[in-house]
Amino acid sequence: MKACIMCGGAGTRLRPLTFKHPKPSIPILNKPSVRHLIEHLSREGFNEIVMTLGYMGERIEEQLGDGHMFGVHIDYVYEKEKLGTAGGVKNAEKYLKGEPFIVLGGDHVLNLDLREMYRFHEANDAPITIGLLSIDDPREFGIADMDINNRIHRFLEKPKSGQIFSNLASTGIYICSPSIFEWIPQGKKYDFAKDLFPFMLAADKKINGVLVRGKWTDVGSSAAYRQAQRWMLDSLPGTTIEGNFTTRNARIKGPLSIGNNVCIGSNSSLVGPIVIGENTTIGNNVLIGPYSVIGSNCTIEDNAKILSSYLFDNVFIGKESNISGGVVADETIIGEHCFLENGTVIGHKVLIGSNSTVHSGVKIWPEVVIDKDSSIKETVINYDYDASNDGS
Ligand SMILES: CC(=O)N[C@H]1[C@@H](OP(=O)(O)OP(=O)(O)OC[C@H]2O[C@@H](n3ccc(=O)[nH]c3=O)[C@H](O)[C@@H]2O)O[C@H](CO)[C@@H](O)[C@@H]1O
Repeated sequence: MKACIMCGGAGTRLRPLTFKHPKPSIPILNKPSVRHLIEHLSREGFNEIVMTLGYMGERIEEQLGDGHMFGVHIDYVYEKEKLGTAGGVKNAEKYLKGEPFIVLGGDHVLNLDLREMYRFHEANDAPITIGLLSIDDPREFGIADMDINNRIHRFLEKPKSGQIFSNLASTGIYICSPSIFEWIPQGKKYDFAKDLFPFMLAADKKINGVLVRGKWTDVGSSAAYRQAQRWMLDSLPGTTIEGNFTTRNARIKGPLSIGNNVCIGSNSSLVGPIVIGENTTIGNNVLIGPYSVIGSNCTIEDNAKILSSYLFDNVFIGKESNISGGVVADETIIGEHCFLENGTVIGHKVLIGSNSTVHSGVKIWPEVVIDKDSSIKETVINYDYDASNDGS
């Protein structure tokens, strides 16, 4: 079966993390998030995949290659300019002929039964089937009004507070028959939710919806990113402690997945679920709490605490520092006695001087240097990085 993964967006809502990684490459359990999606598609039998690429697309192609290591074949199509969701899929039309295909976002993290959705589409006669999920606050999504026979009669993209007529939100996962290509203009910006669905509903063409069960999120914001990591950590098997590491007398409780050549100092305590990449060094008396992911080649010095936090590769955490509910991107250095409060997001190559506090929810742009003894209460932007808002 065929799949089209849309990866053209710039991921602005996930800044500063998306300055270094395109959204589908942001690590989840130390792997580019789109790898988890491709592994799931492969398990579900979608093994002919085309990816539509834009912002930092080469990076994604480099990481995934032709797909053989996941048991799939991947083709890539580049968008020279932003074509929108449907326009991007139209651009990949030559790979999607002859049979229905599934469309997903490159930032989707899920464990849904996609085959069930595909079978539903095959058994019914609508040219498109939208995967719907019941969501408490659907303002960030497209919402649909569906009848008992699964036909959608109304669809509204990102409704405002007074406009919410349904809490059935579009997951942005569609099963499409190739006949939809007739209605999508070539080489023009065109969206499923903003253009194609309104056109189809006005022309009385059938759109079906299907309720999906299981876990799904698009990694559109740092809160969704943290949620996605938690789900994936919850799926680590039982009490497994795997990998090749050395320690003197650390207390370790799984589930824990650990890379090769990790060194854990004495009297440290690790409570899973935790994932640690290779060549990472953890000092003495360090506490690493549940729902933490530490990348490769990181150094965590003595008496530091890492609680429900995500460190990318090559991160340095100084002595006695405390990272609680934070995300720290690659090659960042956090000095001694620092405190990163809940919800902080630190870009790559940042330097935070000792004895500093970064308050809750603050984001720090890449390559910023924070003086020692600072108390940072507001987002710090580095204007050398493109701050234009050119997509999500
Ligand atoms: C307009 C649209 O379809 N909206 C849907 C989209 O909103 P949402 O706001 O999430 O849509 P995004 O702008 O994130 O785009 C969705 C996906 O399309 C890709 N992309 C986007 C623009 C582009 O020119 N090229 C490209 O490839 C993005 O990389 C992303 O993977 O997903 C939500 C579920 O998450 C749905 O509820 C919304 O109905």
